[in-house]
Amino acid sequence: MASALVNFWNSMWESLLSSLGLGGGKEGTLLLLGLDNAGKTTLLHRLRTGDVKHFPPTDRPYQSDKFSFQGLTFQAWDVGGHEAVRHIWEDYVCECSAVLFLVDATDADRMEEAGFELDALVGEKLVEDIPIAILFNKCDLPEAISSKDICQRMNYDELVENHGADKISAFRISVLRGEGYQQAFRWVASFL
Ligand SMILES: Nc1nc2c(ncn2[C@@H]2O[C@H](COP(=O)(O)OP(=O)(O)OP(=O)(O)O)[C@@H](O)[C@H]2O)c(=O)[nH]1
Ligand SMILES: [Mg+2]
Repeated sequence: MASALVNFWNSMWESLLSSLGLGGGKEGTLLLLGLDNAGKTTLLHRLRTGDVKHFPPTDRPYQSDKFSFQGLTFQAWDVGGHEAVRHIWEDYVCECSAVLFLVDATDADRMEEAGFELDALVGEKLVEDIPIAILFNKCDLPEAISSKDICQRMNYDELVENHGADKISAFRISVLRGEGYQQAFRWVASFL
């Protein structure tokens, strides 16, 4: 009797998730990109464990185990964002289902650089059919700047033009507070 009830609730949950475009056994591989200090490793750890902790800068590619988030199953690559390792980003794009490109929303001075690096990747056509969710992170901090301002600094309109408006979208998030990336995952899920 108890297991029938559990099965009933599980199937209700699954249908709710799939009505939202989530769940249904969908799987994907994520590639976390962005400049150093954007919050990639912190996000991946939060997605896998629900916790936030401090990490040293990522100096070699890391592939996570499979983990579930919002009824979806993912594996993720975190390859590091320091200038010295950015040249390897393109080696990791072909196998991924979506790119999560993190931007530090408080680091106005480096947004142009972030936009440049993403545009270089888009220009290579390696990510042609891959959805790119740009995550403006650290929006918990008062110095986080407006999305309009970030978009201007990153030259977002050109990214949209080059990659296609249907395959690129931006979200304001705070990994620290656990806010905003849920919408990004809903959007990514619609491509899986
Ligand atoms: N305030 C705030 N700080 C954050 C947030 N997310 C990450 N951080 C901090 O930003 C710093 C860099 O985070 P990491 O996850 O190591 O950044 P990364 O993108 O992996 O950096 P690299 O490995 O060098 O490419 C750390 O001090 C984090 O605690 C957030 O949402 N809010
Ligand atoms: Mg890192």
